[in-house]
Order: sequence, then C-alpha cells, then structure tokens
Amino acid sequence: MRTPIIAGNWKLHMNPAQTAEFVKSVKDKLPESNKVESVIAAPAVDLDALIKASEGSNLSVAAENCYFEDEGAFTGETSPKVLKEMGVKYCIIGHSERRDYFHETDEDINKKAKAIFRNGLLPIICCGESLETREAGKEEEFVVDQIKKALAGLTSEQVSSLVIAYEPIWAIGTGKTATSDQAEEMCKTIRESIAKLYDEETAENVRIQYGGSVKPANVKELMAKPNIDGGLVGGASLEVESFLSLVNYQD
Ligand SMILES: O=C[C@H](O)COP(=O)(O)O
Repeated sequence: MRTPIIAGNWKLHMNPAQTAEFVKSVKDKLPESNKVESVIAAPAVDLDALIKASEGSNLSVAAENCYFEDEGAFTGETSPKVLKEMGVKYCIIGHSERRDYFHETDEDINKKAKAIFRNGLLPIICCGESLETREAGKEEEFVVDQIKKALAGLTSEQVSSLVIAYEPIWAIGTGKTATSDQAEEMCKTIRESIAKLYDEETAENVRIQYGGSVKPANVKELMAKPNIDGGLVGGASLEVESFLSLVNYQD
C-alpha cells in the first residue's frame, strides 16, 4: 500500500522569514503522515528555517537540487551529505527547469540519484516530455528512456523507496493540466517500465507523482487514479490555504 505524497516545490520563492511564517500556519493542520505525506521542497538558503520550523510536525523537508559530490572544489554547489546532516529527507532531481536552464543531463541525474542514496536521502526524480515530443507521439518512449537512464545501477530496494514525478513540460506553470487520463496513462507506463527493468514488487512500491498545474480544484480527480500516488506542486503550494487544501485532499 503506497502512502500518497503531496510535495510543494517552491522553486525560487520565499525567504527564511516567510518560510518560518508559512510553516507556523500549516504545521498543526497537516494530515497524519501515514495517511498523506506532506512535503515542502525549498531553496537551499531556506532549508535551515524550514527544518527548524517544521520540527515535531508531519511535514517532510526536501531540497530542490543537490550536487553529485559530497565535498570538494565545486563552487556554488549543495552537498547531499550536508543536506542529510541538516535533516532533509528528500531531494528533487531532474526537474525540467534544471534540465533546460542549467543543462543537466540524464547522466548527471543518475549520478545525483546515487549520491542521494549514498547519503541516506531519497530522490524525487522528475521526468516529462515537451509539447513537441507529445505532438510527435513519442512521449512514452521519451519518458521511459529518461527513467531508464535515471535509475541505471540502482538496486530494486532503492527504486522501491524513491519517488518519481511525471511532469509534462507543457503543463508546468501554464495553467494547462494534463487531463487525469493523460497523467494516469503516463504514470502507468512508468510503473510498467519499472516492472520490466526490475520486478512487479518494485513497481508496486514506487510512488509516482503527477506535476503540472496541480491545484485544489483538480487534485482529487488526479489522486483518484490508480497509478498516481501524489502531486509535485509549484504555484499552488505557495499559499497557505491552497497548500492545506492540497495535502488534505482526502477530507
Ligand atoms: O515542480 C513543480 C512543477 O514544476 C509544477 O509547477 P506548477 O504547479 O506551478 O505548474
């Protein structure tokens, strides 16, 4: 039985004071973590504030990115080792914004996944096709290839514990959500590809989120789909009431 996981991805929004204020407003209104896991992924500069503010609550903390080395001469990078020491649980990798604007490759993402596990964190691995790829009818092939490359060399135990976020690029921040059927179809394809790469049990364990204009108005319909186990939410996670409606979608 997979526990649903709703994660806010704040991207480059919020400062430490706003972070502390936000968490103060939501911390006592989150669902039990065995019912729905509530997560916030914040910019690295806000993580300390996020961790301190969420102590003793049902909120899990995620980083939005990290490097694949633990330490060294890598100016400006974030160490997965230090993220773990700080109390971070998850780290998003492979977001399309990182792939597009920062030229991250599938190989980088695979190295990051390994670094994350090596340090006892869990990755939220993003994948998703462009509008052009979808219009060419190649979206399944494209996404399955991203997944294969991201997971290369990981054990079935590691894959069972990670989270995959399917985010069609054309639905991110555009207000244009994939229909729940389109989202379900791709999440099912991803699960089937994991069954082929690993086994049925691993595929049954892995949690798959949908991301792309998820909001209180569509979260229930998306979450009703059998292969969608959560949401990775950008814009709608930045407001207290909206975040609370998302994580409490079962009420
Ligand atoms: O990581 C979150 C996604 O990029 C979705 O962003 P959005 O909910 O603002 O469309």
